[in-house]
Amino acid sequence: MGQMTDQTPETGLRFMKMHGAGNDFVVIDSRGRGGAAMVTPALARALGDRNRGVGFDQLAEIRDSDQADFVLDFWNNDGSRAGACGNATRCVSDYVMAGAGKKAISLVTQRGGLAAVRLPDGRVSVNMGHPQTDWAEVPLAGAVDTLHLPLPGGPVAVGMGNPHCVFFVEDAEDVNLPQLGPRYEHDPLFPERTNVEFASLIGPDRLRMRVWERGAGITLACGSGACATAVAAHLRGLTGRKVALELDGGVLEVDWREDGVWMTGPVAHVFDGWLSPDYLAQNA
Ligand SMILES: N[C@@H](CCC[C@H](N)C(=O)O)C(=O)O
Repeated sequence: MGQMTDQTPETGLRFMKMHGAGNDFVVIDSRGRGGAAMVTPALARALGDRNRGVGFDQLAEIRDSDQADFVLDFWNNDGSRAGACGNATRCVSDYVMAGAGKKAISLVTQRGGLAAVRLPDGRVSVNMGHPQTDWAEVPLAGAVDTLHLPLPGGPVAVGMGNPHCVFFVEDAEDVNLPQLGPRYEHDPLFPERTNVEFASLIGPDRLRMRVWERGAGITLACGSGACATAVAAHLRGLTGRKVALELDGGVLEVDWREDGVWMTGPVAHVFDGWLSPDYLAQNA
């Protein structure tokens, strides 16, 4: 499908449902409105409800850009904003590339300019930029060693445009994610909360990773989390710079190159829907 035109809250909004390795998204294409956004925190929260809305891990809104092919904004299903979402970036890039007849594309997110390419096998790679390893950039509440945080298990803090707290454990399957995820998401060391990853080495340059996402809870995959975990594993001397990560929803490949952290994986456009003017007025 090409660009969705004439999108207004008064006439109703078309949306797409997509996923990347089971990390699922509602995508609203707001191009053609001079860069203006239509999504509000109330709409993101309402739509994110899997019973009364559509349901998603993240909502992504595409806007016009005068510096790149498009601007992309992210919302978690609790209504909070996110500075990065690797899997949604891959899915939306695939859609925009298809509409424009391109195999490579540029976009702008809260963290700055990014690039994405479609591979011959249909997977999409995105350059998520350089990792942030300084405590102030993650951000953390104080000047601590980001490679060994003063928390049980000594996790690693890495920013990928959003904060991540990566624990290396003997066996990620044994971790009580519903209990530990929210415990560390809200730890005072992370003034903006954090995404929480648990990873174990299962082969040479191969990790098993489970994730608790800030603002969304347990998800089947997290692209920026896979990048942060691969960076942390390399910095800890566990892996090289090129790593495969087995998540609940599939495998993501991460390659930490000179020009940034590239993340590759599958994309899927599942269905399109329409939000009625009444629903939009009730959840403005
Ligand atoms: N699923 C994402 C990350 C989404 C944002 C995150 N929950 C946050 O609040 O930072 C990904 O694929 O990167």
